[in-house]
Amino acid sequence: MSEKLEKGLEGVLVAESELSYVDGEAGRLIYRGYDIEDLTRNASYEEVLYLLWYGHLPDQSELESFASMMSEERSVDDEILEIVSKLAAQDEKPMNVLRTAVSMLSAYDSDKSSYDPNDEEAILRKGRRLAAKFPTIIAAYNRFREGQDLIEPRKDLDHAENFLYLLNGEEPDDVIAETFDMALVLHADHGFNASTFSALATASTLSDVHSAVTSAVGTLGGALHGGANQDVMRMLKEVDEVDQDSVEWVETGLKEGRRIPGFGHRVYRVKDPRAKILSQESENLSEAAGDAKWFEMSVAIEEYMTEHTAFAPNVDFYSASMYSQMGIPIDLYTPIFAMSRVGGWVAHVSEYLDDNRLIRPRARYVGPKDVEFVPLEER
Ligand SMILES: CC(=O)SCCNC(=O)CCNC(=O)[C@H](O)C(C)(C)COP(=O)(O)OP(=O)(O)OC[C@H]1O[C@@H](n2cnc3c(N)ncnc32)[C@H](O)[C@@H]1OP(=O)(O)O
Ligand SMILES: O=C([O-])CC(=O)C(=O)O
Repeated sequence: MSEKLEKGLEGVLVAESELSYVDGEAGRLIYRGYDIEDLTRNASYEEVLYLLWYGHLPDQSELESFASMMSEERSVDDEILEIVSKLAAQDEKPMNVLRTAVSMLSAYDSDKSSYDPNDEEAILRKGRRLAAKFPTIIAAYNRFREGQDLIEPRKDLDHAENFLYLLNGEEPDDVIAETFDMALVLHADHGFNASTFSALATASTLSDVHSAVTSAVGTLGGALHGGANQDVMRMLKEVDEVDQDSVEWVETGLKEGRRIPGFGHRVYRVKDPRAKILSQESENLSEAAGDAKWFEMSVAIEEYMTEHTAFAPNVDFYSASMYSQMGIPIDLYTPIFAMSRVGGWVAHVSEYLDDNRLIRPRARYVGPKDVEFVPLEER
């Protein structure tokens, strides 16, 4: 047994995967051989889900049947929505509400009576239902807390359009819907990131898909992972509110030892390829709205960080100003990340179980070994 300690499992290879390749030196991301730039510009989120789950891009009829099955699964049982409403009334954070609702979905899943970790089709059926219902849960939470009536999901809208419709109560503008769909494509998978790894650790015990996805939602929410997109927007707002120059704010933050959200990455040594695309989309939306305040502040921060530190923007940096231009509430940014990444979680669970081995690393024990036991009455 090796005694070499790899804190945070940095660089440790634990499995083989055909799903996504993150080239940290070149700043490149590939899903099953396709460059993220090509997929973002040319494929819908539904096509990318199909690619990740079934191994190839769908033809027209495969896509139609897959998209139609997804849209049929959008409704969420009233008993779950009732809990979502109660949690919204308690001001529970949206990621926690999502985690609770995902866990509850297992009780209402039509495959619930049997769980066979080797039944790949059943895993993907459950995954499809989960992915279809994430937008309904997130939008319902927001409508409840805003005191608005719930809206039924629409089967004639695609995944991105349907979410924006459920959130805002009206059909989205085409440019916003297309940009949102691109964001879903960009966030769908990213190797063995922390939330995917926690889904796999759960699945590797032969626990079920809902448990794996519930673990993953809980993991994604943290500030060092998907939670950073909301921290980026909060940082921009804070700088604006105190009327400070964004570069000075960041300079002070770094001097005080703070981490700047949206910068740095365990794998990328250069700018995250997704940040490049998102920055372009954020700029386009800002120009169209005639309000580039958040985008310009973001660019100034990136320029400073690039010149003065080793940290480049990651996926969470420009998604913040982009979602803000779409009018999305800040604390929904991370649930939206989850709404996309559920595709990757399910794909990895399905792939990993094909050749499962329990995930169980070791800790180097540094405590004492020969302490003499003292009976309770003598302590
Ligand atoms: C979707 C995603 O998950 S993308 C990542 C989203 N998270 C963020 O944007 C939060 C900010 N970034 C970070 O905290 C980190 O860059 C991480 C966690 C993403 C990756 O970090 P790692 O590669 O594991 O590096 P680690 O956490 O060990 O940090 C190494 C050093 O760099 C510093 N550092 C890392 N990121 C940043 C940052 N954004 N701002 C300032 N300092 C940073 C750390 O403080 C640490 O300094 P120290 O050695 O003086 O203590
Ligand atoms: O890969 C990671 O460590 C984090 C990340 O960028 C992602 O999950 O998209």
